[in-house]
Amino acid sequence: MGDPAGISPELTAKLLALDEIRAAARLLVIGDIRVLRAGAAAAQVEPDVLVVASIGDAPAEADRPAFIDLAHLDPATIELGTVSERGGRFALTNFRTALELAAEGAADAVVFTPFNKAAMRLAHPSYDDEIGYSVEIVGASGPASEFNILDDLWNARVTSHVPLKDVASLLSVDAILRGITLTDASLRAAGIAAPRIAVAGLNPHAGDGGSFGREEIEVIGPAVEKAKVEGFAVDGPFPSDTVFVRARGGAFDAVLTMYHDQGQIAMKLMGFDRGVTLLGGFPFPICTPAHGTAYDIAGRGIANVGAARAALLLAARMASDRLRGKAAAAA
Ligand SMILES: NC(=O)C1=CN([C@@H]2O[C@H](COP(=O)(O)OP(=O)(O)OC[C@H]3O[C@@H](n4cnc5c(N)ncnc54)[C@H](O)[C@@H]3O)[C@@H](O)[C@H]2O)C=CC1
Ligand SMILES: NCC(=O)COP(=O)(O)O
Repeated sequence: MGDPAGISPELTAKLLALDEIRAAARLLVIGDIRVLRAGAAAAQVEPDVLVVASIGDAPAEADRPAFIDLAHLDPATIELGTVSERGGRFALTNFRTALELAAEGAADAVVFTPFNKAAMRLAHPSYDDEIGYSVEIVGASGPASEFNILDDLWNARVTSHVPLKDVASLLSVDAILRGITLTDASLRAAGIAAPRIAVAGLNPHAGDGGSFGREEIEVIGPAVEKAKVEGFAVDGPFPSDTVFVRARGGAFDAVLTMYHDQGQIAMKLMGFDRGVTLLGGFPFPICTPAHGTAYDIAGRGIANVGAARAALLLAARMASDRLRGKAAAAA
């Protein structure tokens, strides 16, 4: 369960009430049962869960989701729509527990309903984002990054949660090559056999031959050429205001953008109610809806569950594929 002051409690309750979600995986939900009940009341659903105190008490085969009740937050102490250290601590504890369960093999994937980064930072001052925290808890053998996924189209980024004024200085041939490599590997892990990747420019019209900036000529273009030599099916840099039009038409499986909103605006306009964020580069999938905590509508029961549904289904599919792959390799 994510941030208790936003729409996470009602989204968790709505998800657990969906037959399709209960059938997709053996669900272990981590939170406080009182917070789930408050979310269920707001959403006007009645999720049927088996409440247990720890994973050891969850039966291996169960006809309903197990709810691991950490009993660590009374929802009456939370003001909806307000950032708090208490709310951040609740979400952080749930997330850390889920990551640790997955790291020790007791879970195959992690899904979280939205976190509020300001609340997370109050609870854990070194918290920048979910990627940094997951690396802190689980470690990662190579680069880790966020992907936004809408149906069959992926968006990866070279820079993510950084100030816009820093983006140009953070771009390098190596950073872009790392982004291409991780995008290719993550798409393959998700079952796309031969990923086609488009790389966006940074500047208007991809610099227009150097008229509006030289990053395309000096950094992005050379990185794309190097990636081609290494065997990746990659092209660009393309003007970022039209690359998603081509990608939406099926020309590419993924677009690598230079910064967060360059991709997110396009992806969210195309399908706000289905967008998923995947944290790639970890030994197991970590998924969340692409939208956030929506403090402005918290507790009203009107939050759309579509993106949370898509996040859980993607995590379940990726975990199943991975388990099947492991079984096949062992046979
Ligand atoms: N999955 C996650 O953990 C994510 C967390 N965040 C965090 O969420 C916080 C708030 O971020 P914002 O930029 O304000 O974006 P936001 O997505 O929370 O809200 C933007 C607008 O979209 C609406 N909205 C969002 N989700 C909705 C849903 N399911 N149904 C109907 N309307 C919905 C909101 O009401 C608001 O008007 C920040 O701390 C951010 O870091 C942002 C994106 C993803
Ligand atoms: N909590 C995940 C998250 O913030 C992802 O949001 P975004 O950076 O993909 O917008």
